[in-house]
Amino acid sequence: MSPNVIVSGNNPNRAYVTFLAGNGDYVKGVVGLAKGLRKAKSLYPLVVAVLPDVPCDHREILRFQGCIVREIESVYPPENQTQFAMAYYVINYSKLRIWEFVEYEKMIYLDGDIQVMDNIDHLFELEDGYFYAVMDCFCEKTWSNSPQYKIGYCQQCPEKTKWPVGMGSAPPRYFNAGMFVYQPCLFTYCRLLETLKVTPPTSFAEQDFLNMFFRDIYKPIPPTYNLVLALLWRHPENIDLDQVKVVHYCAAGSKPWRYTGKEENMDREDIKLLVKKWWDIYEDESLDYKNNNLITTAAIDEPEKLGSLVSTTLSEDDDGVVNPQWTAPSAA
Ligand SMILES: O=c1ccn([C@@H]2O[C@H](COP(=O)(O)OP(=O)(O)O)[C@@H](O)[C@H]2O)c(=O)[nH]1
Ligand SMILES: OC[C@H]1O[C@H](O[C@@H]2[C@@H](O)[C@H](O)[C@@H](O)[C@H](O)[C@@H]2O)[C@H](O)[C@@H](O)[C@H]1O
Ligand SMILES: [Mn+2]
Repeated sequence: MSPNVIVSGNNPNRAYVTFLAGNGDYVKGVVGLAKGLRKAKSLYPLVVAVLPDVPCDHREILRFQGCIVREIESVYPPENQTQFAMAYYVINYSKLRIWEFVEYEKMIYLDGDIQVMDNIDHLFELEDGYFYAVMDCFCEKTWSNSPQYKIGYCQQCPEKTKWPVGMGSAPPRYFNAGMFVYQPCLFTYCRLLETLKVTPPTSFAEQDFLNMFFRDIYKPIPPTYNLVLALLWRHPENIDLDQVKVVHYCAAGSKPWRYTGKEENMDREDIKLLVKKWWDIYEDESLDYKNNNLITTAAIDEPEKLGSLVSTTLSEDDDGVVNPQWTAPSAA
């Protein structure tokens, strides 16, 4: 496919969105994310979809960090069937509410345990009509009940252990639902909720559901846009840490605000460095909203002065992975 070059500036109809539930420490993750987006000079705000159980003081902390707080109602999978989903994941079905944020044309969803290390605004330029996300890895114990894990097959290295002929065709590509580019839409939102009513929950809850629902319009993007940490030890050949733009602290024991270093793989130098990077951003007071809102206002008034014009080249490789390249504006 020939590359397609797009130049864009500020657009008020776009935003990042994350999800927050409960009164625990995930609010720290969201604060870290808000500051990381600011450090990366993202032009778009961070909307936080909060469940009713998020306390007022946590909402205040988020507003203080420049986030747009939006309350959403919980979504539960059909009754009597929740025993099939890991209880921990059930709350994640509420993520589906973000399809109702139709004042935005396009959004990038990021889990609260994600950090951006680099600007990813160019992902908003991806062609409309598709669902973009990074392929997951099936090699961790969390996947031990899946046929993939049992035969040692992973879509990250489909040539290493091939899908056995006797087992039919290989399963469709499966994304990690901690990061995705999507378009809010009330029609899709209603279809999502209607379909959920007749869909028995499975182990990865809303992630399985979204994979099933968007199967036909899913387009993979490179793992630099959602480094699921296990890729570092499961598929190091697929990762160039210097190129990574988005880190997802989703391996057991890796949440930076709970990090002890004691769990499996958590004593690795690359993990220690990534956890330190998260903390450096979280603790950097110069990234607090109050120290930055002048810049934000200027960016809205005169985006070109801040070099906010991005030029994005979109191309698709032979495996159908879309690889957007961001080019910094020229000094001229
Ligand atoms: O108690 C919780 C659990 C989860 N989450 C939100 O749900 C997302 C998905 O959960 P998590 O990231 O822990 O799952 P993992 O990616 O580790 O599987 C988090 O990033 C948060 O945005 C939350 O706010 N509070
Ligand atoms: O509700 C399901 C969750 O599933 C996801 O994580 C999984 C996963 O993708 C596996 O591959 C890993 O092995 C596992 O540890 C990890 O928790 C998303 O990160 C999260 O946002 C959420 O959707
Ligand atoms: Mn996560």
